[in-house]
Amino acid sequence: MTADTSVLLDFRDVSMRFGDTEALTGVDLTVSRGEFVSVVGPSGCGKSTLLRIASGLEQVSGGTASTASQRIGYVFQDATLLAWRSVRRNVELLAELHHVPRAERAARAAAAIDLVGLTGFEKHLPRQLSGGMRMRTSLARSLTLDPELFLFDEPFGALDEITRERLNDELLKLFVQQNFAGLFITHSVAEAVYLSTRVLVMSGRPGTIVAGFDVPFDMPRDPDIRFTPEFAALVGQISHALREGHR
Ligand SMILES: Nc1ncnc2c1ncn2[C@@H]1O[C@H](COP(=O)(O)OP(=O)(O)OP(=O)(O)O)[C@@H](O)[C@H]1O
Repeated sequence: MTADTSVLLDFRDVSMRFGDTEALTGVDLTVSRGEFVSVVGPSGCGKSTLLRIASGLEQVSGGTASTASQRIGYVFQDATLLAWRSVRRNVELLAELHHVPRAERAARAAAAIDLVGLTGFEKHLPRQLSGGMRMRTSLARSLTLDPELFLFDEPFGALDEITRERLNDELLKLFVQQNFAGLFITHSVAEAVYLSTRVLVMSGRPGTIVAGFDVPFDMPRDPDIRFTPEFAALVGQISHALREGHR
């Protein structure tokens, strides 16, 4: 059997304008199942706009942006949990909004909570959780819809280094298990390289993709890959492209 590598996200010559602000121009981008694509770029270059277009929250000003699936997961930098709901009821929220019957919802939530390693914390409220646990809850909530396309807007940016590395490993494990198409925004080139099958570099505003790098390391990824000269060399090349595009 050959692996399913269907294109789930397809941007062609996408541009985006907000009044006088040209946010994006000439963006061509495809993400297929089994690909994890990260986008790095200077602040304000339109990365979040790119993700909002992919999720359908924003309409393009020019070009076309199409998604081949309605099953889209979206994780923001903020975990966006409801303070008065337990972990379990927060995780069930999206399925609830999609009118998934109660028993099915509970089963999906339990499976997602298990996948992100929060079993035992189902009854906790968000304020009783660490930042990393809140982000896991947010991930689990998206997982209940079994997304084919998973969008991440700098989800680990506010976490400490150790928690961030641990969540990177957990996300990689999920990616290998669930075989979704991932689009990940980050300010960290090392995080982009570690997580991705491909890294794209955006220029300053109006943002456009100025370089792309295939990441040659095997999945599942060995955490020690981060300490190899090959890893450091690729991070160096991408950082260089980022500086060039920034001028
Ligand atoms: N709804 C909006 N209305 C007006 N301008 C907007 C809107 N959304 C984004 N912009 C502008 O578009 C540009 C790109 O914004 P965006 O948030 O996509 O950048 P970003 O690369 O994600 O930034 P950062 O890395 O700082 O989070 C910015 O100049 C921003 O002010």
